[in-house]
Amino acid sequence: MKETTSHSQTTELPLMEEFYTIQGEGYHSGRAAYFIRLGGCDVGCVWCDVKESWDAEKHPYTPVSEIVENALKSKTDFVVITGGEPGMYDLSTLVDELHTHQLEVAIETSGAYAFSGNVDWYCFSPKKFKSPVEEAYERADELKVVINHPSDFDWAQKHAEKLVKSNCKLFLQPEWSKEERFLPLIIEFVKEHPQWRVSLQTHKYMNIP
Ligand SMILES: C[S@@+](CC[C@H](N)C(=O)[O-])C[C@H]1O[C@@H](n2cnc3c(N)ncnc32)[C@H](O)[C@@H]1O
Ligand SMILES: Nc1nc2[nH]cc(C(=O)O)c2c(=O)[nH]1
Ligand code: SF4
Ligand SMILES: [Mg+2]
Repeated sequence: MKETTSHSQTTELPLMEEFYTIQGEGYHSGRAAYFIRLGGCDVGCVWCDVKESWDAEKHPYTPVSEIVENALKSKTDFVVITGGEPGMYDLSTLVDELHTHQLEVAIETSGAYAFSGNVDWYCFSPKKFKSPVEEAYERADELKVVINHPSDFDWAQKHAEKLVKSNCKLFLQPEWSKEERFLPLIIEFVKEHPQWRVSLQTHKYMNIP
């Protein structure tokens, strides 16, 4: 299912957009980050905030060398690869080239695919719409569960039980359009279960990408 294995290996990836901003979510929230957003996702979250990314064909296959060159123009040493679902692609060339330039590399993924790429930070955001692979529980440095329904708290805990790294950080993030309803529940939950933390999509408050 790794689309690039038949598409000139990993020398080109469907690039939707790249932008220099502040990581808005999770453990690295507040940190300057260069975002690389790859097109293509078949997970189908009904509340996905970047549905324009889903069709990979709508996004130009771009040489990895060009993506890396652009990342180097920003002042940060922190790159976030997101999508779409970046786990659909073999990311080893991209990640290796970013590492060659001493950049730290994080990925945002649903964990629905096993992928190649030696990332420094694996943010795992599991979805009901397509089950994660076992590897996701092994690689996760951060578990970030979107809360869209009251039953999602139990669901989040079930995923946390399967994590392999004992120091994996745990986050609950309200679904953006339901924040008013779920943020108070998340706050109460975190006060009861302090191993969890609140994650907000702070870039949306800051009106930045
Ligand atoms: C757009 S996804 C792309 C990366 C990958 N496909 C994934 O889902 O992790 C980036 C992050 O945004 C979160 N997200 C997407 N839509 C959201 C929404 N409406 N409210 C809150 N978080 C959302 C996802 O759960 C994920 O953590
Ligand atoms: N600022 C900012 N932070 C983010 N963290 C995760 C994002 C994503 O869409 O993967 C994201 C995003 O789109 N913008
Ligand atoms: S997995 Fe990520 S990109 Fe794909 S639909 Fe879900 S939130 Fe959107
Ligand atoms: Mg986003």
